[in-house]
Amino acid sequence: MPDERREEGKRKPVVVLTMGMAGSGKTTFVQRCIAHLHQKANGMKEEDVCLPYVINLDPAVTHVPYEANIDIRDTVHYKELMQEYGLGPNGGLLTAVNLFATKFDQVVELCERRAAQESGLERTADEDGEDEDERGEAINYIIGDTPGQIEVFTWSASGQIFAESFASQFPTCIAFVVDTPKCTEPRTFMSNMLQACSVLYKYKLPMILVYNKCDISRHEFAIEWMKDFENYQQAISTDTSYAASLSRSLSLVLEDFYGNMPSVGVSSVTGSGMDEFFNLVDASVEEYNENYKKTLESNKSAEKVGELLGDMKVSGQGAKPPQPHHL
Ligand SMILES: Nc1nc2c(ncn2[C@@H]2O[C@H](COP(=O)(O)OP(=O)(O)OP(=O)(O)O)[C@@H](O)[C@H]2O)c(=O)[nH]1
Repeated sequence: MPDERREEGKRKPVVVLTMGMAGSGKTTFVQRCIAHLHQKANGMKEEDVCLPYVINLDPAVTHVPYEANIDIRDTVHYKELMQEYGLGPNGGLLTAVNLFATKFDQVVELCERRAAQESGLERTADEDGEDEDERGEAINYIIGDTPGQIEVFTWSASGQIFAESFASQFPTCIAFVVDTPKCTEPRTFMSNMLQACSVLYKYKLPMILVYNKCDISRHEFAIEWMKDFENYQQAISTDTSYAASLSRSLSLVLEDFYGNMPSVGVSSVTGSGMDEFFNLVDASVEEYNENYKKTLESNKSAEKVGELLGDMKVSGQGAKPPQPHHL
């Protein structure tokens, strides 16, 4: 086991960005992920310990029930921004995340430095250049908690900057958190699927559907609806509203999208399903390497070719244009 953990210590940490509708339980889920990973690390030799690195990206949250390594609220103060620029709550939130996005390269740099660190005591130089011991653990996951307002994170340029900055350096996946008890209502289930689908198309990163609050409602019904649209259509058959008819049509169109999506039922309160969740996170690395990373690398080399061609044009600027031959 220790060897495996040591291997894990060497592995690049995986970024897990939680997204989902307001109140679906993102913050509680992040808190549970941290507790779960700390519990796993308990009893391990100091040099084998791997812990999560946690980032709060919600500037408006009043209470964060976990200790974040990086907290957006330490850098931008959204209430002050609202006062200073006469903004409403959403404007304040959006401005706060936009300002933070301008510093996000520093966040990724911090994560990279932390990821390069081995477990145990480190000899580091303090401000006076004196050697001192600093305790640090290797990190296995970087977990990001995001604001519930989709227009602030999911659909803003900043959300994309955060996700792409991480994904350019670390394997990254999205944990789309769903409120399972609310999804027992077929139309709410479809709204969540539509939402998840749009996030997937915008971010193009591996996604895991996390059916949360399974201590209240088990999620098997949702899996059945995902895998068999007839099952879903039966559940919604008594509803004759316009929204229900739209949901029926959507179930035909979207089945291909969500039918094969990795999903797991968890309870952020009891901790059930967490091992399965992290197995899916680890499995998502392969998809990240196969799809996202390959596209990223080919885009980078296309950019390089573009730059080279640009340089050739620039260096050719001083040359005389070919003169027409006069007979
Ligand atoms: N029973 C139960 N309640 C949960 C679970 N997860 C979260 N909750 C509750 O759901 C409510 C919302 O949870 P949050 O974690 O604040 O949700 P959120 O998605 O971060 O909320 P926003 O940031 O406002 O979008 C809280 O009352 C939680 O206690 C769960 O697994 N089971």
